Amino acid sequence: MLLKERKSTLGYILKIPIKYSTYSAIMIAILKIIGGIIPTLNMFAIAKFINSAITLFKYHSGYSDIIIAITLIMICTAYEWIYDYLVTYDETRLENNLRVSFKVYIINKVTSLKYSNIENQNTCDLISRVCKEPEKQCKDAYSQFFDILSLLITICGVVGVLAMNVFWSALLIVAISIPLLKLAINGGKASYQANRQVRRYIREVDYLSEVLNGRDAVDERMLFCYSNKINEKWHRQFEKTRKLLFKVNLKWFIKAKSGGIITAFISLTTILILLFSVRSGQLSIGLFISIVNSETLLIQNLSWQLPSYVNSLAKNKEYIVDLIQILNLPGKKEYLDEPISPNVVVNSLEFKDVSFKYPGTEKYVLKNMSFKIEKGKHYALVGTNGSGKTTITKLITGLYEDFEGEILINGKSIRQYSQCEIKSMFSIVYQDFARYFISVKDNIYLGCVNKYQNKDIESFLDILSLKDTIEKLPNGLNSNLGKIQKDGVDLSGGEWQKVAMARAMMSSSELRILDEPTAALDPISENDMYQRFSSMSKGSTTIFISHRLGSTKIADNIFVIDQGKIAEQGSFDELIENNGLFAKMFESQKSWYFKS
Ligand SMILES: Nc1ncnc2c1ncn2[C@@H]1O[C@H](COP(=O)(O)OP(=O)(O)OP(=O)(O)O)[C@@H](O)[C@H]1O
Repeated sequence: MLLKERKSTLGYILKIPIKYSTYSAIMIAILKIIGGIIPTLNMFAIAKFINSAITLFKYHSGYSDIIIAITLIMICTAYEWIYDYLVTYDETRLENNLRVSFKVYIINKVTSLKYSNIENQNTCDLISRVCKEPEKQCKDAYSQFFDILSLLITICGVVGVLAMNVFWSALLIVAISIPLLKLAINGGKASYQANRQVRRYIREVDYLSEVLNGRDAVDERMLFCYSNKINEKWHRQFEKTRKLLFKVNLKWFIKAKSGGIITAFISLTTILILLFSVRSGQLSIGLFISIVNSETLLIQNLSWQLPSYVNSLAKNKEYIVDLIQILNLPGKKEYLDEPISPNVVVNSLEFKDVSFKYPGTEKYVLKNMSFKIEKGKHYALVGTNGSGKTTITKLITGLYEDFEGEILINGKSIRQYSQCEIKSMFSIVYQDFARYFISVKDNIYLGCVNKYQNKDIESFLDILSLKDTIEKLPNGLNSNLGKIQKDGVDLSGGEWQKVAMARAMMSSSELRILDEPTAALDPISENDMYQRFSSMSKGSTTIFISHRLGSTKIADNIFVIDQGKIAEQGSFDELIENNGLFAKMFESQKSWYFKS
């Protein structure tokens, strides 16, 4: 159910609720439009009631006029009574319907954005703004639009009646309303912009709160006793945020209120002048009383309610502008799709003169890099921090497409494969792998979502020496991990890494990439783990990244990366014999492996 991308924000404000919750959206529109007509109808009914009551007492005329007037007043009052309930009911329905359909659409849209977009800071901010209760923001914008329409109908009705009796007064009120409206629109925009600016601070404030209260930093917090220092920083950021919002709101409040005072002054002068018309018999007492009531309503509407609605709508309109930006960002629906089955087997993978710099940066991370990987062999990528190893894995797995040169898979450009095909080729464990707070079993099974079968995971647990740990858990493989669930248990850093590796093993992809997932293990355990992993991966292709060079002995070929280039390549023995960069690096780590 794709929403066509349209330029007009107003179009979106109306279209989204009507598309996703037609009945309640139409009901809200009808209720509010009738709600706008009621005050004028009421004004006429009251005038008619007073005039017919005077005529009845003075001239003993018939009751028919007064009965019609009373019936009309009763209808108007009854409508006002039920109005709030009906509108609240339909608004709640609208919000719920938007939550189950439109919110899902937005989440899917965000999930299908290109990886390079998600990594970008500005897009991250945009996503965080747009994903904050989209159902509420869209419902509010729609509702406020009809609140304004309803109020305008009321104002037009009252101003129309005034114009029929005291034309110049109506003209004056309209003239003062225009700058008031403009003021409200500018106020709305300014407060949304302020909110936008503030969101960045809020994120920082939230992060600092997490450092102060969260579980992750608890050990260091106790040890370094930095709470006061962070608290001061948190307070400064919080104050900055509060002051900015207060300033914008105060400015708007003063302007709106001063505009309101002028309107009130004009309306009161009108009432005084109308007294002369009553005296000369030009205006009936009934109409005069009713106009006074309506002028009071008008003052309230024009001086406060209308600017306040317009202000809120302008804020929500800015939200819709953000929403349109997200909808216009490039994405692929297939990012959401599962890997194709059967998997595409990677017989060869080749980098040909590949150069790459991250979007929005100028420095090349990889420069004219060429290497070839063949099916069934084990490869290691080694190099100093920041030399470009993880970047290579991101290009291999199709996360970035804006590289120069060629990446060929089975002789065909990676750009010619669909995302579902690419996903089926690789399984990967990153150094900052995810920890899912679900059961151990589900954590592992996530590695093969397209074949969610009862694959025997016991053998993987054995290879990863995870069996004992799992057996000790209260519900074995079904134990919940993390602290979200009541019975959740936590694992050590190394145990989490093993679970992430088991997930990669579950995948039926034959090319496995391990980007330093073993950093929490000691060098000897890491070495053992890779030995077991490689024997279990016989016939499959593996690429692993490690700073512990002893572990690279299992690799058929080692690529030494330096400053975005392949500085050396060969087997462990060949590289040691060469006595180059690799040999020097290994020399400094040799003592770690005495035991082996
Ligand atoms: N998203 C990004 N945007 C901009 N620059 C990035 C991004 N990710 C990484 N870099 C930069 O690219 C360079 C290579 O990073 P990469 O993560 O590939 O190095 P690495 O060899 O894996 O490092 P390490 O051994 O520390 O994990 C670094 O200078 C890093 O700052």
